[in-house]
Amino acid sequence: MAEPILGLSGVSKRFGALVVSDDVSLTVAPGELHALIGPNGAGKTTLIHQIAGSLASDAGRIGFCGRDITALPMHERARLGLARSFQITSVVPGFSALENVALAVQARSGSSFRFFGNAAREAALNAQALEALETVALAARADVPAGLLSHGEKRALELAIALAMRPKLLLLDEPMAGTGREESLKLVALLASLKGRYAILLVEHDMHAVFSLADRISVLIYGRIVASGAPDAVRADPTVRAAYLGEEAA
Ligand SMILES: Nc1ncnc2c1ncn2[C@@H]1O[C@H](COP(=O)(O)OP(=O)(O)OP(=O)(O)O)[C@@H](O)[C@H]1O
Repeated sequence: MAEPILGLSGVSKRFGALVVSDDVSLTVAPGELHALIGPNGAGKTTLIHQIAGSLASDAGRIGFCGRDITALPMHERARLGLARSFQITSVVPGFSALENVALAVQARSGSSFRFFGNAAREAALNAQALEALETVALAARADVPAGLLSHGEKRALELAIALAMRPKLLLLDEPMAGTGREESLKLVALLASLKGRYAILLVEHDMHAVFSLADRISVLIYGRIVASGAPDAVRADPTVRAAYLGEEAA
């Protein structure tokens, strides 16, 4: 396998006596969509926090694009190309979809447009923002205030904001949460369209989405990875069937 984009080895986290991440090791390869599943309270969101850097780990090592990022703060990890979407992104409801993404492009570009005049700078920012909106099939809604978008469209907008950061790895924490059947199917199609172009670590409860999208699935139970592999292998794993998926889902 190619050198992984993300590599966790022996990563742990405890809250008091509660061990929430227990010696977790996993990798995400370039272009891979790796899903992390597990029952409520298994520690998935905590692990995403540890990877993004919003929560320090008690033990273990996190490598990203060949660097040891274990001790780096969140903003430095973001600058290196680690983008977290959902549950944190602040969309400004009164700004249009395009303006929201343009803000993210501006944050990423820093002063790189400083030699442009105001109008040219705005045009360049908007062009890149529109490209991100096109990627998530939201270009036709570019001028709509974000607050007026449907729930699924807001999720797509959050994804466009993350993509505008030109990430090397996308951390997606329950993108389907709260979406209806039709919207979640659209989001699955959208994530499928990003497959191979971005490395993605996806935490998701929607098993239809997970099993149709993932190249590999890791199963977390009580903070430990109990199975990891291709969807068919994970589906057939007796530990996973007994402890998590149940006969019906399996
Ligand atoms: N800051 C904290 N302090 C103490 N305990 C915490 C803290 N954050 C999470 N926990 C506990 O850690 C465990 C794992 O929580 P976490 O939210 O990571 O699980 P999860 O797998 O993401 O769950 P869900 O699927 O329901 O979102 C839970 O028992 C939770 O109560």
